[in-house]
Amino acid sequence: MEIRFGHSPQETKAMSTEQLRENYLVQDLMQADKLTLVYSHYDRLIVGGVKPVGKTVLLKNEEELKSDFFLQRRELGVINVGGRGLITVDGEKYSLDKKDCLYVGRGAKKVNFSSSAKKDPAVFYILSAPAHQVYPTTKYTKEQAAPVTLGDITTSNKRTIYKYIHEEGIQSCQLVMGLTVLETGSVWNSVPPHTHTRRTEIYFYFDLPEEQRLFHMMGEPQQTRHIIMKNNEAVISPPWSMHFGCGTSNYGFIWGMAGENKQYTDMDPAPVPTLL
Ligand SMILES: O=C[C@H](O)[C@@H](O)CC(=O)C(=O)O
Ligand SMILES: [Zn+2]
Repeated sequence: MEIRFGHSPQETKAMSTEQLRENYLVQDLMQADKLTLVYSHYDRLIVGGVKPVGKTVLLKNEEELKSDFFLQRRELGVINVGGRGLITVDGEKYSLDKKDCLYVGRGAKKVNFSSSAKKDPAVFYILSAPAHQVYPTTKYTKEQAAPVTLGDITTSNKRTIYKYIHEEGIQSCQLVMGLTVLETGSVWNSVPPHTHTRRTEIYFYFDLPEEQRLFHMMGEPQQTRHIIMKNNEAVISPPWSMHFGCGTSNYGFIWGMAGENKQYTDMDPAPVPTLL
């Protein structure tokens, strides 16, 4: 498993394009029949992905965890952004259509991922955080995620937000997870921008056409940087960083967090006119 340590705002300020990408961008997440995991020391979030095509892929233990099995001291959230997939948790089977979410509680010993059809494989995005208590393994469809529409076409940010794992949804220790889909013609996400030093956040962009790119904004509000991203890539947003972006077309993205609280609304706004 790749390990990434944290960086301060001061260090980040001096980073080149290459250094920003090395430290914050997570590429090649969705490989065929191979689970990819990156351990970030920001809130000890593990971000990962797998596209099962011909095989069933096991969530195997990682030696860096020094545990008996992957979820011995952790919880896990999974959202499918591909064709219908199957997740088995200690013998219990869960079928996940596109945009369905499964929370797996601490203590689950055997978790594996497969696709219903080889020609339309599942694309599973995974996020895991340390956990101190067992909450039940729970599935939500996108309809159960209480979708809300926000933004406006006149500011190119009309979008629907689906919340799955949060204070009023699926219960967890510290993991919060959901996704946002932008309407045709809307390209800006998460405006007005914000920070929340109480939580780390990771964004994963999906349904971005091959020839299009996403300009992900990061940094402190008066020290902004950007990272140019492709479809199915993730980006780590340290607690001190803003996270918003603009695409050359519309797209969707999964947001996930861990830290002090699970309050979706706990954000410190960084109003657009104050940005530098
Ligand atoms: O802390 C919350 C997150 O940054 C996102 O949920 C924001 C988002 O999905 C949006 O405004 O579209
Ligand atoms: Zn946020």
